[in-house]
Amino acid sequence: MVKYKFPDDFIWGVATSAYQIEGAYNKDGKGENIWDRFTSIPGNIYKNHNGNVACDHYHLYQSDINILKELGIKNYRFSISWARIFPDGYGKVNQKGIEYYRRLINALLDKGIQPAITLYHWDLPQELQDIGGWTNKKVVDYFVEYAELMFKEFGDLVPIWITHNEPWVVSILGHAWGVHAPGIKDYKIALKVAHNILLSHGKVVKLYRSMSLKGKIGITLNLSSIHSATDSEKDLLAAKIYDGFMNRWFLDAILKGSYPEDMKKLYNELNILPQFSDDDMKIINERIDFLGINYYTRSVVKYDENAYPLKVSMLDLDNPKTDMGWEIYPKGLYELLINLHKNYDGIDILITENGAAFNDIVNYKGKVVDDYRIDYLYRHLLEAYRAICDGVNLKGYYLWSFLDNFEWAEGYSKRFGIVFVDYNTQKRIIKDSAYWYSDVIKNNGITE
Ligand SMILES: OC[C@@H]1[C@@H](O)[C@H](O)[C@@H](O)c2[nH]c(CCc3ccccc3)c[n+]21
Repeated sequence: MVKYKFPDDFIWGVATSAYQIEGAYNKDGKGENIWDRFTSIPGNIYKNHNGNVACDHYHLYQSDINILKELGIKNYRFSISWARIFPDGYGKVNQKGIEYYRRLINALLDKGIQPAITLYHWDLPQELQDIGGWTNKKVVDYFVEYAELMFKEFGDLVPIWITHNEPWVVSILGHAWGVHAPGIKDYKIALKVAHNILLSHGKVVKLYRSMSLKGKIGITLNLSSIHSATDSEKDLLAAKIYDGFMNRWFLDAILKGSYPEDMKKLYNELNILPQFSDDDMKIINERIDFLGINYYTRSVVKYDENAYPLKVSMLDLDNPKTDMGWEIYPKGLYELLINLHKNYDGIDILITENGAAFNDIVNYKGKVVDDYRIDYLYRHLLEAYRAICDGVNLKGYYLWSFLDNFEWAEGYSKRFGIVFVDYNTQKRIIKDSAYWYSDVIKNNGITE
């Protein structure tokens, strides 16, 4: 008996990204990208792991799609590697790159699986980084050129398009904290990068509209429910600032056409506010069909005099955590969904990522009994269900991730997949969580 039944047309899917699973980093004309470069520099990545081979999905995509079919998964979110299409980032087109993605898309459609394509999941062509990357307005135009070719090639086959994956992570982890490619540590640069990424998003949405394509287009943001450590005035302000820093800066620009006043004032005082025009904000505010959200955990923050630049630091609570050290806090997903529904006019939402890394082992029977992951997924789906019951226009859920894969700075040490990957043999082992998720999809809901 299905206890928590989801709406009839609810989208159940899984998600991956190009650099994390494809491998073939220098095959068939692909150009170098900033993660090829970043991972080649010793010290950047756990045990200097890289995506040169990853899950070799570039060659194994057909057997991987057969697993999706076997599990009854009908929606698959993946990203296109820009440098496979434009090895230099613009100009010369690599036909072999286009042919790969056409084979991949047709193989999915042949199995009745709907593709959802992310145009940018962090892997900027290195040639573009060499001219300043996202700090350079020319890169904004090159992104539009890349998107236009993808819409021309695949626009009639692909029903869901996501311009960018997590501009906050690209901006902050890549350009303020320096722990992601290209490894820059400058808040002023980071906020300029965020602005240009948002500009490129708006221009691509406008382009998509002009091509009278039949699908839906949106953007994916990593969002978190922000809680203050105490009810003190300082901690409450710290929570408001961190909410502005991670969530409202992007949500307000995209959905309201202006950056939040409190954060503009703060960034101006800190001399890190980027330059922008009213025209820029109109472009960024181009109407989207859905908001993609990646939810993993909440953030509990406090005022911290010594924390540059926001005077906010995160608490490390002694609560259950995943292998990433992220607190397991399902209620944060409900809170986030309700807040988005209330504050952003009930916009349609897709959960484009939710999942957990745990230290999976293959047992003596060759199985992966990942009850922790099933528990994490169950609890978060229950909160998603509650949000739908309370009126949130939640249209779908893409589980992160289909396969264990290259987890950025953590390399292959963190396993998010519902399918285990033995990187020595490239063997796939379907984890118990995949069979559990297969049942959820079959029942369109949760049974217990
Ligand atoms: O860390 C798990 C996944 C990544 O593998 C995806 O590529 C990325 O879209 C994604 N975003 C988040 C939440 C934001 C975040 C990203 C990286 C590091 C810390 C937090 C978690 N994840």
